[in-house]
Amino acid sequence: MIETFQLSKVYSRQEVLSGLNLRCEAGQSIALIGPNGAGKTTLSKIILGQVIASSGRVEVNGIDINRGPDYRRELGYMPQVSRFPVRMKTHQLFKLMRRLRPDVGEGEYDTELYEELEIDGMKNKALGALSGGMRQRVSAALAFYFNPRVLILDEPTAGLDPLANEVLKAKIRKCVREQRLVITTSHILNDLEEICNHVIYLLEGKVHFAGSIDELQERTGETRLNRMVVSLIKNKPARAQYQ
Ligand SMILES: Nc1ncnc2c1ncn2[C@@H]1O[C@H](COP(=O)(O)OP(=O)(O)OP(=O)(O)O)[C@@H](O)[C@H]1O
Repeated sequence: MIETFQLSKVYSRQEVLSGLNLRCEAGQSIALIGPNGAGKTTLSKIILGQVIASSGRVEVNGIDINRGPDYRRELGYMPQVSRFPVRMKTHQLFKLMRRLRPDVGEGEYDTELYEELEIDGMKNKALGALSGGMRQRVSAALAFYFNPRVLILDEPTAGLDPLANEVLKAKIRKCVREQRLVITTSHILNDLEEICNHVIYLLEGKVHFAGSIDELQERTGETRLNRMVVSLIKNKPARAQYQ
């Protein structure tokens, strides 16, 4: 569904991603993890078309993303930090987004998170007046609103209160049961453990491990994701599945 071929990114001589070969399939919920600066957000932004790769390519459903922006309709994105127009009211943002997506009919919106995260209760608030957690909730509801087949979530649970956190995780698990692809970046391994069945561990711009949680469990002999990751860091680089 998403495949990268020798994908590299250089920022002013610093190689941030180095020849990544990855394959992400429908039905996988992938924890994209690694230390600060490992290149996780850069990889997500290249897939989203927000950052241009220095070399290599990305295919979504077998089509090179450089062939046009249409593939982005398949993608829902929740950024690490949402930048909304500060004066716009919450309901106006959803109205604007609906206008920008005339390809999605009125009955096709996924309003589950909109309802469960109680966005209606803040519909008349200016986006600039929302608290950090409220902004995260709006961002989550928007990412799922147009029923995308692929979700790319960057630190989605950071700042959410416990109830909103559970609502979002339940929604992610449901999407995976529906055979969508979910890629989540987070440092909160306890949350990832509840929603993910695969792991991509990036280290210094390279794939240090890519495979299922079961494979990682087998390789490390650990049962908890945080222990598995510690074991990955401490031990010699494991041979990545896709390199
Ligand atoms: N626009 C940019 N210009 C120059 N360097 C950049 C730019 N964006 C990211 N970088 C650098 O690329 C490297 C990878 O950054 P990236 O944000 O992808 O890491 P990350 O794995 O998402 O980190 P974190 O866990 O801290 O969010 C870092 O060294 C960062 O400073």
